Amino acid sequence: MMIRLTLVNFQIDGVEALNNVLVIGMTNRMDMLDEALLRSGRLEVHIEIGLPDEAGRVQILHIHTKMMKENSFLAPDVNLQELAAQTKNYSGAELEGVVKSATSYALNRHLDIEDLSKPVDEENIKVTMDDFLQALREVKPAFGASPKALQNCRPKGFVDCGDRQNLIYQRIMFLVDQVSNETGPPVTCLLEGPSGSGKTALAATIGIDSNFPYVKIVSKARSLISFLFTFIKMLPLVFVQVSADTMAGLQESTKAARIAKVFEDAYKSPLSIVILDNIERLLEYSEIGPRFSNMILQTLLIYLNHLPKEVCFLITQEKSKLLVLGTTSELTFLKAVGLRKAFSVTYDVPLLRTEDAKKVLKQLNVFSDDDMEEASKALNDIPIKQLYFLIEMAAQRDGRSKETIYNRKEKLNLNHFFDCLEEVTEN
Ligand SMILES: Nc1ncnc2c1ncn2[C@@H]1O[C@H](COP(=O)(O)OP(=O)(O)OP(=O)(O)O)[C@@H](O)[C@H]1O
Repeated sequence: MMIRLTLVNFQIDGVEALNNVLVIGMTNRMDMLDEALLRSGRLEVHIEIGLPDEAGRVQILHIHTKMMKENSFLAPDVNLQELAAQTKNYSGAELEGVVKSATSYALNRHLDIEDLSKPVDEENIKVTMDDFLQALREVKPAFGASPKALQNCRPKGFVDCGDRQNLIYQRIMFLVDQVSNETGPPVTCLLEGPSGSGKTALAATIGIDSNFPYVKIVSKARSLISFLFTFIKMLPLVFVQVSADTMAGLQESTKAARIAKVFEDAYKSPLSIVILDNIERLLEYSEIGPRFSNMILQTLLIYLNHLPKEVCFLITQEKSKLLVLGTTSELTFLKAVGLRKAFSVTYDVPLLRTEDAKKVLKQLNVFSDDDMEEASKALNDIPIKQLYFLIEMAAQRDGRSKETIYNRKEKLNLNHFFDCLEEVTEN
């Protein structure tokens, strides 16, 4: 590595200067290059090539469909402008992939599955808009949004948990608007509350309802490890969730580096949301000791408080808008280590009161009306997670699958529900 670098430097610097030679280097990982290679006199001009914007995507689609159009393979209903609008965060290569995939859909229509040797009627092959739409379902952008991942944070959908949670939701949506409409330092918001009160589900819902074109969730617990710390350069809008589950088993320094990378990438994008899920777990907090990772704490403090120089530049250039949503069940700890202050605003995600529980049970429709009244009277200050657990436990007692209950095909037996409640509260 050293020898190669020296050689490159030698070639660029040379014993004698070579005039009229332009050296262009390309890399996906600028962060891994030796600074010596990047200093003035060597590869000194740095240009970041981001993902194409909508106009760029139209041009790229035009290039890749030009031949098809000239040879009358492109159906008249194909609207490249509309396709460009639907392909946010697609790279040029991915757009090419979409065109190829659409072509194969069109070809498949003309193939005789029974007799593959039968010649294809090439003259009549037309790649239609429908083929492109199917291709979009197949070819996903590497930096693309993953609404599915967000949905996995609330697999049974999102239920209205009452006025207090609705108010928090509305206030965070105002922050989303603020981030989208105004430039400035990152907007940071902490969701605190008891475990299972629905903080992550709320953050995920914000992501879905914000209708961000780029949504990325990182969470091993939700089988999304594959999305781990993607590089998010120059995206129109980014949504990243950083959770302790995604980093289970990693070294402290690796975790810190990954958190830093997520922030650096997010800052480079014009609009992004980073979710720091379960901050105390990210910090490896343990009450015994107490212990936590100071390295990860310092990393978070740096990226929430003191922005690196290049980040400040991006913000002043109006190129970076970031919303950070943190979630924690350990506010006292966060206060003690000074992390709470790094967030501009903190909202307390409450437990379900009787009236909230009634609202949730009504939406889930798992009881008959009378039973629902009775059941909700017995519930107060309960985490929504526990309410779901009780419903599923009672369903099991009834000898029914939770699906039949959630699908509203059958109702829960109130007595079994009360038995389960008693057992759970006894513990
Ligand atoms: N409003 C909601 N609608 C539907 N499901 C919800 C809602 N809120 C929470 N849940 C469900 O309850 C469970 C716990 O929610 P969540 O993980 O968001 O809680 P949390 O407060 O982040 O918990 P922890 O602090 O332990 O991580 C999840 O399975 C989630 O799907």
